Amino acid sequence: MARSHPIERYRNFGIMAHIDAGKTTTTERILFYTGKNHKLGETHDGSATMDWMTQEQERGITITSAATTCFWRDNRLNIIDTPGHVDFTIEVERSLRVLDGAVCVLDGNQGVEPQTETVWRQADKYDVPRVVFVNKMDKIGADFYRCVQDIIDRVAGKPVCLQIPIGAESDFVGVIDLIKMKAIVWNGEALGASYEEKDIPADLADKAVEYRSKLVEAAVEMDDAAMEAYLEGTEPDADTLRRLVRTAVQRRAFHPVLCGSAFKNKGVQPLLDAVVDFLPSPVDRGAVDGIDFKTEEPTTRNPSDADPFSMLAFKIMDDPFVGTITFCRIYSGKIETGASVLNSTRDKKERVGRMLLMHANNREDIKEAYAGDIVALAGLKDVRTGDTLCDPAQAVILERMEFPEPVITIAIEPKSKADQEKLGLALSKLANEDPSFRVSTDQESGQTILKGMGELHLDIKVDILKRTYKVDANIGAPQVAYRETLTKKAEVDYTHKKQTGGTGQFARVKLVIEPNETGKGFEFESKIVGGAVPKEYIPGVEKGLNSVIGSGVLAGFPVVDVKVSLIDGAFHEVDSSALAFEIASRAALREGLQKGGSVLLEPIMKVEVVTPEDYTGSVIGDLNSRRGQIQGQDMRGNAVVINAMVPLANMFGYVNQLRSFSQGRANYTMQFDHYEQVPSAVAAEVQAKYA
Ligand SMILES: Nc1nc2c(ncn2[C@@H]2O[C@H](COP(=O)(O)OP(=O)(O)OP(=O)(O)O)[C@@H](O)[C@H]2O)c(=O)[nH]1
Repeated sequence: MARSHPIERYRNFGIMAHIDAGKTTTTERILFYTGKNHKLGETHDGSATMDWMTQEQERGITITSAATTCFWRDNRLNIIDTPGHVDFTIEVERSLRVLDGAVCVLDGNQGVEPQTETVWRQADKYDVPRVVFVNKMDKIGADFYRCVQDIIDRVAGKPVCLQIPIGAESDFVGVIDLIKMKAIVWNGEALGASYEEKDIPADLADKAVEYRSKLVEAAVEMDDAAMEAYLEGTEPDADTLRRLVRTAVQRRAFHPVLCGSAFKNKGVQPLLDAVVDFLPSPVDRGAVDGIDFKTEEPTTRNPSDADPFSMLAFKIMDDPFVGTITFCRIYSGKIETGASVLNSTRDKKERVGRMLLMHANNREDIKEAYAGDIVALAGLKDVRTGDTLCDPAQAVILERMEFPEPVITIAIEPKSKADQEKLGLALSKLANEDPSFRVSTDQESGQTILKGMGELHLDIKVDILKRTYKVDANIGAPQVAYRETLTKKAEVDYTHKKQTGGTGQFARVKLVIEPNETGKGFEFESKIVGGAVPKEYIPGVEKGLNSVIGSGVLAGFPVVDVKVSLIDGAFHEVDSSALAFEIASRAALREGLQKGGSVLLEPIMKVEVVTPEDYTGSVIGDLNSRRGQIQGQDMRGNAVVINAMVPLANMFGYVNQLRSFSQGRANYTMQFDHYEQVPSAVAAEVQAKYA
């Protein structure tokens, strides 16, 4: 079987918005209008679709799929859900990575809100081509032109209007299409209302001409021939104009602006036209970079069925019908059910069992899929977010996986046995979805410890545990994942002896303990020759050492980058045992760590603050007071970007403080950079707190 649409007719896009701007409503309307225009092999008339929408609305759930496939003007659209939380988790980056373009929804009344700034700047950072939809034009106080000006003032965007509104608030009836120079007026506000093309109302004629010329002048910049013709007095025709706007979007030269009211069913069809006309196809976005699995050399995959098969897993979800499903974007080649593929990230074979295409109100089992497709796979064995699946014969890794160290921990204690069980299941799912999130058990207290990349990261996980998995639990305060290490070499000769009455215990070990290369962790070597410590006792030695490595001598934090050599020892024919050697080694290493000048290490975060210029001084002053070191300062658009290295211990509660002194307009991201020795004054405090 062949593909249903050429890849040039694919649009993989996301809808980005701040909370409450109308992302959900806009998505629902898009699915309604696209569903209405396309029969998916089964017939459902308008009313059936409407029923489905009412039901969904009553239940209060809407679009739950990570990617939904729909069709418009014989184009295949995949709407990729972009996470509501704009934070620094891996999932956000992955979902931005798999989309080729975005619709940025603004609230026509609120304009560019602080949260929109965040969303916008993130799209800038990932170079996402986008169009803007000014929603809620029916709302009291809606002001299209102020929103357009906001894009310039607040995020230094380059808005170019493709439409202007006809009427505002309750009188909002439609838009003027500045490419066609026609009025588009909807017949009422019911779901599915049709629209008519009319002449531009007389009172808006001048305004339409004014904005049309702004559009044309911006567009002809994209093409020398068009510019020349324009200078000679020939305006581009509608098709040329669309082509020029398309180029502008792909080059991020400007941001086309449309408007409407998703809620009142106005403006949705032209928005869909804009997605098709202006957002890039996979071909426009070009080849993806990867690493050849065998040679480890950089390579690429073209968005073509002819290239070797490759796809990236970007979201893992629980599905009530088929269990765990993995959403993947196919970058190159094609795949059939039953095929064997390689998970090149983990070097594991997988079989493609069931493949699904998620539509708005049904799911379709499919047998094959092609470059550009977004598919949901059921029944994979061990695939995690960010893994590459590919043709085993021509294997590629699409993304180098480098996970930042989890630098923050919290203890979680389920309230009942039932909660304990729910927690176990939920945690294994969350860890699969997000490889930067880890779970462990504290050896001493038996508590479950969650580890993540930052406070917000763990906050979100706890929220999911409580809301989605209904786990009732006590949550500890977040703690910094300190470490301990050694500063100099030490030698210890330790004898463990208990030989009074009954079976005795005897073991003597001589250890050399020295700093290891940074990042090498803990290494143990037995240099015993001639049986001073018999072989069968060596595992006992290792066990003893490991228990100390897990919980150091200063404040009980893991010990890193230490090398221990067993150079000599002694045993007793009757009284020695693995246990005796374990006890001796534990005591010996503890002594050695003291002698070797153990120090505390703390995670240092690379912090990027993006702020309007007015707050630069406050941001820098505050970072300094947090033991931060400012690395540099730059402009991005009209915002100032400040880079700093700050100890994680001093970043707690930062988000609130930053919001409060910037009226919510500054935001930040941070990620782990390295571990550094804690200054001695601070170390004393930490020890007092934890030891
Ligand atoms: N007046 C008006 N209200 C709208 C419009 N679109 C959405 N709303 C309302 O605005 C509120 C938020 O809309 P949603 O679609 O849930 O917004 P969202 O961006 O998905 O919100 P979150 O899911 O919280 O991020 C709802 O009460 C909608 O009914 C619109 O075009 N006009």
